[in-house]
Amino acid sequence: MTWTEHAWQAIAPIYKRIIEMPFLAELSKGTLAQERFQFYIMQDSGYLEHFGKALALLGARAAATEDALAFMRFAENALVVESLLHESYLKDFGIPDKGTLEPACHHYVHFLKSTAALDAVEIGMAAVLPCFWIYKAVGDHISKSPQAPANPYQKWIDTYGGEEFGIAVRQAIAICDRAASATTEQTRAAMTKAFITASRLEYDFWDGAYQLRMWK
Ligand SMILES: Cc1ncc(CN)c(N)n1
Repeated sequence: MTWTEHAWQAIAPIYKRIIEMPFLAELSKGTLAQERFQFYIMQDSGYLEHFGKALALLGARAAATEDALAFMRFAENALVVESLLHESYLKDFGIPDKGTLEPACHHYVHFLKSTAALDAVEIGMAAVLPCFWIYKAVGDHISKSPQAPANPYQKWIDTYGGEEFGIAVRQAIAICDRAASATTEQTRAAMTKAFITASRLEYDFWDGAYQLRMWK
């Protein structure tokens, strides 16, 4: 079994809870309250900025040039392509600005940045993998569900269920598997732990948006 197969098995219960979340079930049907999507997009715009920087840092720390280039492309994609898409959502949904990072987003980006900066590079790569893989799995899951007519969230569904995103996801999976097979048992265990933590934080991010959770 590859490391990524093992890691996905480890998060199977978390992933099951993710696809059952009301945020995603309602987004899929197009019935999600606009206020909740607005909150999510504002937070996600802030998230992408930090996520992009964590990816760039991992690119700089990667040992193989090929992996460094892949992470730099991932960073550019998060900071330019995904961010532009979010800019368009901000406009479409009448959101004036990104606002501040609320607790779920704040926790997630700081986990990613500190792991990317301070832990072994393989662990940092494992920490960012759910950001790719879970979004792809969720996008595919929703794309295969019965399509709601004129779903206001269709653009979001198409982005993450799309083939272009799928290519990046497969690359990120392959890099992590290569890194895992070249490292020690101890680092592999830490990679799995980081992968699980990031998956929990993905859950929390959608939950925080559904609950409109803000600093007290
Ligand atoms: C919180 C979060 N995680 C992952 C992704 C997909 N890059 C995202 N846009 N937002």
